[in-house]
Amino acid sequence: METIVVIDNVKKFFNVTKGLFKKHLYQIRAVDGVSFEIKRGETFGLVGESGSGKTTVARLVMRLTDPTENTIFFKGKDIFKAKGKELKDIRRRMSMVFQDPAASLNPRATILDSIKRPLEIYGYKKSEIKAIVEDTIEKVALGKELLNRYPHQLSGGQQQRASIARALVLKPEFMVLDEPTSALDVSVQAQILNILLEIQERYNLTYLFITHNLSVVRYVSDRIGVMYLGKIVEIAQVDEIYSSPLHPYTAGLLSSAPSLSPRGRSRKKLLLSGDPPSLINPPPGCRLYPRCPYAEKICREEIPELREVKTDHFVACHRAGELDFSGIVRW
Ligand SMILES: Nc1ncnc2c1ncn2[C@@H]1O[C@H](COP(=O)(O)OP(=O)(O)OP(=O)(O)O)[C@@H](O)[C@H]1O
Repeated sequence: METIVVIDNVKKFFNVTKGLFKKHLYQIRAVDGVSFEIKRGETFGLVGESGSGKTTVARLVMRLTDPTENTIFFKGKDIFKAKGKELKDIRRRMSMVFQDPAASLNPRATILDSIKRPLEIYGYKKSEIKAIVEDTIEKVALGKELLNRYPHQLSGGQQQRASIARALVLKPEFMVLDEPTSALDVSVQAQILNILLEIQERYNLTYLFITHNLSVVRYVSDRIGVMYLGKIVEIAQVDEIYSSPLHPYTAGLLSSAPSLSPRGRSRKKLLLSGDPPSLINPPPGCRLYPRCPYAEKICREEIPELREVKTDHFVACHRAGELDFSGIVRW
């Protein structure tokens, strides 16, 4: 399968400054050497706790912010070097759906105006715009009668369908979905996820799906990357991650999530002690070291590289392969 996105050791640090003269206070290492690839037609789920750097990765992939070091390729092209026509072409092939649909739709524009705006920017004719909009709202199950309303007149689910329609009108190849269902009622979440899966199949879309919700990411993803404090600690196929996690952080995350099955509830839990350390002065060596019950001397001293421990299963842990998490809660 063709690789469509390559994230190559990307780093993004934020400098926090103070006062008129912008005195440098400290640096936040929000994304600290993240690498992964996304193949055409797949859904790559990026999961991690709040503050692990997921949204910053999404913004980098969409070129909404520049990296501090290294780069990202879209269909072989360096997105941060692209200019003019090449950049415009890349931009129309990618789109993003945000967590909060109300904030991402213009409150002063009707739903129709918001959905057709990208088509106007790209110079489509009026007659073409009408046909594309009609076709797109049908795909996302958004009633025609809603087109002349304003965002505040729609429910959260309707607003998110409008945002998806807007993200879809230019027929992108790749979409970044940043917590697209987290702001919605549980009853509406499944509808939105199913719409996303339907349009993915119809248009052979590739997704980067970002969430902290372990059930959602399992439902939609083909492969999953687990982020912890600005780094990816584990990447594998979805079933592999849930049945045989190899990183203590992933095992802890799965174990701490509430389980619906009695079998899951009765299992042993893996508890990571304490809170995540700060991104300002991350610990040397493995970032999980201060919380990890399996840590050894090497974990304190050397940063573990992401390495292929089993076929297509990558783990950044010095002890990966030695540790067995088969007794812990899984769903
Ligand atoms: N513009 C910014 N300036 C300073 N720090 C920032 C900026 N954007 C993000 N950060 C910091 O970078 C870290 C990673 O943030 P990010 O939003 O990427 O995490 P996240 O995993 O998406 O979390 P959440 O789910 O809460 O959005 C956080 O510590 C955050 O405070």
